[in-house]
Amino acid sequence: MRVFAELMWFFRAHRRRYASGIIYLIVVTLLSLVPPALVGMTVNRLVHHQMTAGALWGMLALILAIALVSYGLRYLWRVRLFGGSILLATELRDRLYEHFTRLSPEFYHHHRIGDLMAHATNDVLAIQDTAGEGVFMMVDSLVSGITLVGIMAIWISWKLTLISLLPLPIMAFVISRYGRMLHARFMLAQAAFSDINDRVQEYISGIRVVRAFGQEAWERENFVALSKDVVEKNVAVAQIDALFDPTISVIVGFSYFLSVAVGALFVVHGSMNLGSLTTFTLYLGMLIWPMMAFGFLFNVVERGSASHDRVQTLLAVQPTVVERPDAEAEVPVGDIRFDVPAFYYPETDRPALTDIHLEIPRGTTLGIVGRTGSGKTTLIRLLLREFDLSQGDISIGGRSIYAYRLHALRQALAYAPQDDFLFSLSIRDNIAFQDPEADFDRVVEVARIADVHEDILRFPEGYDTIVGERGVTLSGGQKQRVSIARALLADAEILILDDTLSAVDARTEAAILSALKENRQQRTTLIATHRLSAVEHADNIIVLEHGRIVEQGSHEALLRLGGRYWDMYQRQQLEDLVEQGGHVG
Ligand SMILES: Nc1ncnc2c1ncn2[C@@H]1O[C@H](COP(=O)(O)OP(=O)(O)OP(=O)(O)O)[C@@H](O)[C@H]1O
Repeated sequence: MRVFAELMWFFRAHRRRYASGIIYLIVVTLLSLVPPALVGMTVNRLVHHQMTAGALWGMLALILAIALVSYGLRYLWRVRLFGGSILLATELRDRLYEHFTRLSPEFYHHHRIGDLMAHATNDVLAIQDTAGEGVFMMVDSLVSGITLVGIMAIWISWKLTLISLLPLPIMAFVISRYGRMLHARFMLAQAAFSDINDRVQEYISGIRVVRAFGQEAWERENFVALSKDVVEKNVAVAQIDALFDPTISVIVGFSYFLSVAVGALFVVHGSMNLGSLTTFTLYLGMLIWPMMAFGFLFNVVERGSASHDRVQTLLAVQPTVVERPDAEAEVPVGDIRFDVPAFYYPETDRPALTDIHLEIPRGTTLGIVGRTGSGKTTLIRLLLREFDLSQGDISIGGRSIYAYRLHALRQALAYAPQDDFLFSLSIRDNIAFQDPEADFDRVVEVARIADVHEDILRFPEGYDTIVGERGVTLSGGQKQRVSIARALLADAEILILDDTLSAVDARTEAAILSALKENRQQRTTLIATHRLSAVEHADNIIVLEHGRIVEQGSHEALLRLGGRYWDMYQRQQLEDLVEQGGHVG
């Protein structure tokens, strides 16, 4: 029942809803106790020949009135309590989603998407059940149970009541054992559901790779194995589930037997009249439900508490990138400065960057080149605050990036990453992602700069063509250019292109770069690339090797230096020549 205490924040926030729902439920429960008493009185009057037609009609009218009132109140408590549980599920889902948006990329390295989806669906539903069905069963079983036992003991016979309750401790013991077993098994079943969810998500995302490597059969086998595991773990839950009903029935039946047998003896010996025994057995019949409900309650609560534990564990994960309490809301502007003695990714012992001391004056273009794995993306990720430094600082306009609110910092930055993601929306909405209200003319303008306008017009519905999973598939180069257009729409102080031109041909690359130069005067641009042609016109170029700046200068200066940059340049010239069918030597 700990889970109820843990959900108290929600019950408190919605106390009026829950208080009224519980009051209606209590009134219904109490009203349901009246008809058996009336039936008992009728039996006694019949036995003593005191029953009149008027009294009988009166009795029937009273029972009808109780039924009508109960009908209305039953509807009301359901709306209140079950409606409340839906609100809780919505709130938990929102919290999870909000939390997911704040967590660092590192978190997503360690958690699988399918698992996170399972938390937001199955676990939230189990908690919803606890706040709806669970609260109902607890209130109903406690109120009707205690009142029934009270009435039976005080008004009818405390001896008979005690006898009928003799089997109850056995039930309490058995049910709490089942509850513990259920908790453990339900945890395993939910984990298996997470696994299969994850597999399906990954399989569908990677379907092209799976097919290309002819691994469909292997994948299917894998899936069947996981599916079997889910079935087995859920059957294990169902086995315990299935024990609840029969156990309760046997114990309740035993209690029935005891009270009818002993009650009949009382009647024979004259210590109880027949009407009272009738009422008693009717009440006892009514006591079956609270006893059962108590069993179900354990079942629902155990699932809810297992799921609540899983969701809480997730919500307790702290984002590694946090905002300072005194952070500024103003959007940073100005020169960028890197002073990074060393940067280590979490859980690694080799620095990804070392001795990065770099000034990027406002309005200039910086080229970042280097072999794969040399640290180009890492440099950008530090500026974006995907990871925070433990030594050194990065500043914009003379003030540390850590002194700005995260939102403000990211407003200053427009980022087109290496492997960009397009949403299943129209091309227009994808480009206007940061500002859905943007003018169409502006969308077209940035698409022209990114040299993708003509391509878009060739699609069946132009800018309204849906892309992504449910629409047209764009080529790698088209995707990259749409993502550049998206980054440009923000018109941010700093534009970052991280190998975003790798899939476009040399002519298109040159067209985009020259349009960018014209469009982004007075604003800073960072271009990380493998292809030197993309940075030829940059004001400054840094060459990274194993996370260090090994050369720095303009294209011409670096060529004159005759070092790594010169090497890379020669190699690429050669490659281009071969690609164009030229002859070497
Ligand atoms: N999240 C991470 N955790 C640990 N190490 C990482 C992480 N991300 C990158 N690295 C390591 O940091 C180094 C630099 O990676 P980075 O992605 O910055 O290189 P890059 O120059 O951008 O490469 P590419 O040109 O292939 O994109 C690599 O050795 C990489 O394995």
